[in-house]
Amino acid sequence: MLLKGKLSDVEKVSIVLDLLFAGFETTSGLLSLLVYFLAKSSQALQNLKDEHRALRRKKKEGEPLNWEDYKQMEFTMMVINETLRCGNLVKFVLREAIKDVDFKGYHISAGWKILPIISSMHLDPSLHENPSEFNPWRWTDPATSKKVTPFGGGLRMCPGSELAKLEAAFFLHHLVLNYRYGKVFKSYIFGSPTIISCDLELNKFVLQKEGKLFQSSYPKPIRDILGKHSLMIVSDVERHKKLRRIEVGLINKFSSTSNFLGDIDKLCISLMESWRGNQLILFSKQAKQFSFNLILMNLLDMQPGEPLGLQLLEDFLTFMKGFVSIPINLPWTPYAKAVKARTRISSTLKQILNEWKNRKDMQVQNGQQKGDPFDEILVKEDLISDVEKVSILLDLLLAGYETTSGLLSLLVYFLAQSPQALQTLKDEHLAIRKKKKKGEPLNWEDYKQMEFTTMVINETLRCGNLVKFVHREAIKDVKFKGYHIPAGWKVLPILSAVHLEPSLHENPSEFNPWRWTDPATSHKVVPFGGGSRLCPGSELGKLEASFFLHYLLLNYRWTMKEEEYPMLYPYMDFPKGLLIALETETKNVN
Ligand code: HEM
Repeated sequence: MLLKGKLSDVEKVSIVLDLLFAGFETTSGLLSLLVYFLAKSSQALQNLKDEHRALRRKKKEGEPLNWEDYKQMEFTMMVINETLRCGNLVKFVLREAIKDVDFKGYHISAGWKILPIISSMHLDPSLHENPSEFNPWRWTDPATSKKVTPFGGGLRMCPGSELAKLEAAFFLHHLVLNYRYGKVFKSYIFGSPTIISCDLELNKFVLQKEGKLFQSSYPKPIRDILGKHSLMIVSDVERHKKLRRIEVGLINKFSSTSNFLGDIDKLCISLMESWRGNQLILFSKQAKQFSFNLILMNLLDMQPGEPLGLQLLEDFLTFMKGFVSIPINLPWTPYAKAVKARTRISSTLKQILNEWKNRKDMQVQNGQQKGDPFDEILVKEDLISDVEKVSILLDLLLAGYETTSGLLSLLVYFLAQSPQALQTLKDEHLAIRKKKKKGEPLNWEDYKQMEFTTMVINETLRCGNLVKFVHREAIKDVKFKGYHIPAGWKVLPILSAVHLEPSLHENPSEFNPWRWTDPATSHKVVPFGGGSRLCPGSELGKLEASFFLHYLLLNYRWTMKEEEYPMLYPYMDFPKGLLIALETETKNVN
């Protein structure tokens, strides 16, 4: 065609260059974007696979694709169109007005440049529902195609649009039939071959088969710092069972003492009091202090401010810093300081244990035995060594501290951005307070009435993902859902990926406590892990957060003073400390 045409040689070369230039970046970009979006959208990937498998079934072995096949790729077309809408390969085009133009009240003078921004139209919320969500199904509505112009329009509309789509469709056909990728994949991290699982069923399977097919397998630096007696580290089934029975018993015991709820209540009130007159607070630090004090009171039977408690806090903070540092054991490194701090914490906890023991001996001598919750550890002293007892206390301190404080920060963060959830929550707590006498502390009955509060906490755990993943190892060759996991391989069930999976949760990045009215939601969310290692502190953490919310809502309104996002270091935290402005709530009932 080029040879026969009446074009100059320069024009012919320019045409070839045009096609090369226009076709190269755009087609390769489109393929990359397809791989990128499909890797994150398992439902779309599955539909695509089904379409291409069905096509392939109708063909002979090795038979190439033809036009007929291409015309049947309806869902593929939707995926490609949605990729073009979300990916915005061409963000804008350049034009110039050749005459004065008046349109919709705008005046554009002749000679002025105009940049029609195609991408802003594609992501305009008034044109597309949840525009940043990759949702190929929106293309079942014929109106969508009228609001999307990835190939430009008019006389200059891209002449290669059909070709690019066809190439992408053929590429996808072979990609999805030949390769698996997406929710479960192999990798090499923490120095070991590892299976990363973002698949709900596989994650649940791994957690449920603890001790039979999988075992806990935390990286060496974490093992070293937690100590070999830590519940999270112990992999021997019988030892884990024994230690866990004692830890769960201890949590249950202190949760059932008469002053347990009263102590939490008092601590919440004193926190609210300490904020009087303050307009700005760095909430993340306050939450950590509060969560540590809760542990001191509940677990160690100490009052906040006691010298031993302050010493423990200082060592504990050093310990936590080293816990997330590079594991180099030289005297000045945070890691080495953490190892030393752990030794000091152990000896403080040992001292506390001895004090309890002496107190108990005295009580026995005086015939006034009280059935202390700590008997759980002391009485069973023949079952476990002193080192194990200290490790149990350290486990609870460590597991309860970052998680509870993180949960409180996340609650403050999400609620500051969700006025409707905040109002519903406030109504629930005002109703509870109205039924009580002035200053009357909260009790179990009140807690049981906090239905919307529980939904808010659950949604915060789903969106906030305090624990992103857990560490496991296959102890046997495992086959599950077509995946093969060789014995000895590490497995990381990624809890957070499941929580933010669009095929499981509608608009997963939206904070929506009402999704918990559907009982199915709780089966698709595992913030506390599962199986025989299911978090034994889950109920305690939720109760503490509920009490805290009660007093916060009745006493204050708050706004965030800086743009902030929760980040992982690897604990969840707010880089700027979650600065909030407080205003005293005037609608308080009593
Ligand atoms: C409030 C938010 C909390 C979250 C999101 C959370 C999350 C988790 C998760 C995901 C695990 C499983 C780890 C694994 O499978 O390897 C776990 C284990 C554990 N948690 Fe929690 N936790 C929370 C609060 C607490 C509290 C308040 C305590 C204690 C006072 C606690 C004590 C423990 C202990 C001792 C384990 C180890 C269990 C075992 O290995 O058998 N947690 N937690």
